[in-house]
Amino acid sequence: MPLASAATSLRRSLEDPNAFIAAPGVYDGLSARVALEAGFDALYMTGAGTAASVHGQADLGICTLNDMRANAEMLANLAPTKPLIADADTGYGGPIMVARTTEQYARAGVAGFHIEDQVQTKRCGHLSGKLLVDQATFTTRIRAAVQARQRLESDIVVIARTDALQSHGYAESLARLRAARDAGADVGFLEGISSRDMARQVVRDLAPWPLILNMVEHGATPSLSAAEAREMGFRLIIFPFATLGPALTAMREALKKLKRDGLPGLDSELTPQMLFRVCGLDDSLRLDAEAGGAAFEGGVDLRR
Ligand SMILES: C[C@](O)(C(=O)O)[C@H](CC(=O)O)C(=O)O
Repeated sequence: MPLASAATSLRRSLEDPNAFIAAPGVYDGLSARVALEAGFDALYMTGAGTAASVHGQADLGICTLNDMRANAEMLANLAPTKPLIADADTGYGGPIMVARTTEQYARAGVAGFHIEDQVQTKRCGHLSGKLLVDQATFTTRIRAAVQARQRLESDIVVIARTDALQSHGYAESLARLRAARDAGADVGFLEGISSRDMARQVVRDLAPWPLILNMVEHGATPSLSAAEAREMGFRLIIFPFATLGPALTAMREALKKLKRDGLPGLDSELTPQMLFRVCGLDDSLRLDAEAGGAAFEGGVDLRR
């Protein structure tokens, strides 16, 4: 049962006070493959990256549950034993929709997901002008997710995110997180932590409840490494733009070169075979042969 085990192993890690999870943000199959190749044991599906890559749009609540579930399902199943933590934005509606989100994410193989207290017309947590639902509505969202999880007897981890810091301050954020914890959320997420002192404080104020740190560089939060976050007492850290950022920079550079020289001028090791190997080429060929297929008997490498 590999699909169940990613959620179970994430839940077990949270029960072990010495375990710490660092998950790079991924947004499509290739970025996830590269993150797995680099040896990460968990992945984070960024909603901002999903909006950017699936729709070419900004993180403004444009992705629907279907968009997010489809991307999450593909990502979670590339390496079904490695936990995928996925953005679930606001849960995409009232309690009924939050329950559907939870069920669909659990069945898709997602190990954990976060639900926040922004209004449906949400925006990235590191933009100004965020509008929030009231605390009771937020708690209802969390309760709907927890109850759906319990009905399914799933280990999927429910992460409660508050965006209240920007407009309502620290005390209100803490109250919202406490209410979410009391409603059964497994992990707390204070979005847009604005100082190192606050990062330490929130861990202390909510201990021993596990907290996740959202490390958006050049956003509202000072740059903290995985080691620093761990030392501060966070149990998980995500880096939403760890692959999207470098991909953007590299694509811009390569396309500038193509425009100038009329050729992308890729590194010589970037053959089609090499690119496909990152995406499981050898496993696919093995699978075909083991089933008795003959289509790839001669391999796919050109003899030069
Ligand atoms: C974590 C996040 O929800 C995401 O979509 O990756 C975003 C990241 C971002 O857009 O800066 C968020 O923090 O709201």
